[in-house]
Amino acid sequence: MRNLIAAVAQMGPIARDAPRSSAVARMCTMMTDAADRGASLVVFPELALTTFFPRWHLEGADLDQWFETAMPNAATQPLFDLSAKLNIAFHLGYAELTPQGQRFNTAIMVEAGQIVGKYRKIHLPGHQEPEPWRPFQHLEKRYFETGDLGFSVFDALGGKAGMCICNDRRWPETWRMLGLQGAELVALGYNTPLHYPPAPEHDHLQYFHNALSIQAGCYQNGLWALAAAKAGHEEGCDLIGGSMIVAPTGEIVAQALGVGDEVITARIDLDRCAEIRRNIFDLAKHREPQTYGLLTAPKAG
Ligand SMILES: CSCC[C@@H](NC(N)=O)C(=O)O
Repeated sequence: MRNLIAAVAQMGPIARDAPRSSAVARMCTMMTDAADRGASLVVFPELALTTFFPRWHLEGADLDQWFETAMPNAATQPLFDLSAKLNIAFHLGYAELTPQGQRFNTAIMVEAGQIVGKYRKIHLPGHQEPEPWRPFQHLEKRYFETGDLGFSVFDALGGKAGMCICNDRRWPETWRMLGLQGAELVALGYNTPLHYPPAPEHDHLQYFHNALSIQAGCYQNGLWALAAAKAGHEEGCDLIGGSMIVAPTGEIVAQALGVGDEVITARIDLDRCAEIRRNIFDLAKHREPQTYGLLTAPKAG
């Protein structure tokens, strides 16, 4: 299946009081749409089951309610069942609370009803302590631990797949770690506010920086990206859309037009990765790692 149709399912806003069942029902509708269009994979956003809760300062049970303690669970089983019935793989982001009490911002890839890949977000944005001056919080650094699964690459859909989550896409190291392991397809979801309170002068660049980061990651490593936004006006916060499918050349081959629920599809030929990887970005041939020591030096401070 190295030449397949892939889908990205952008989601519009999820209200704070919306039960998981309503988000899952929306995802099932989009999964069916994707399958009807012949897709073998559909990618859903980061933290796709609920509203983006790190925008509030929460404690105790008010915080715990946003986390999944098992996957699949009663709320998400319909997604697993439908994906098996329609023979379509899916990528899903959710908040994970482990039996040991660890909390991660997590994504999974599910193929034929089985979880074939799992990733825990490594580049956590935002801040640790509540900052009342902000119009909304971004407390990912408070609520999640740094992912402990590394940037792993696994077999899926007849090729090599990897995942990252939202802020990870801005970091070249993410893409290079995946590229070095031969990833041909990277699935990712994001929740990106239009307004960035610490540097509002960059607000008009949010769509540009999203595309720039994903397109550069694809081109510089010769891989496909499937990027799904949670978009629109969610609980007083505007989130960007712009979900996209990007080719190994860095070209956008499909893009969402609005900020609501929207499925985009494209035919992706995994063999096209070689167009880049056997040429300008033949990593084995052209990298000069002996000069890159600073990249892995411990960070200062
Ligand atoms: C704190 S501003 C950065 C917002 C960040 N969002 C997520 N969810 O990682 C992003 O990189 O899009």
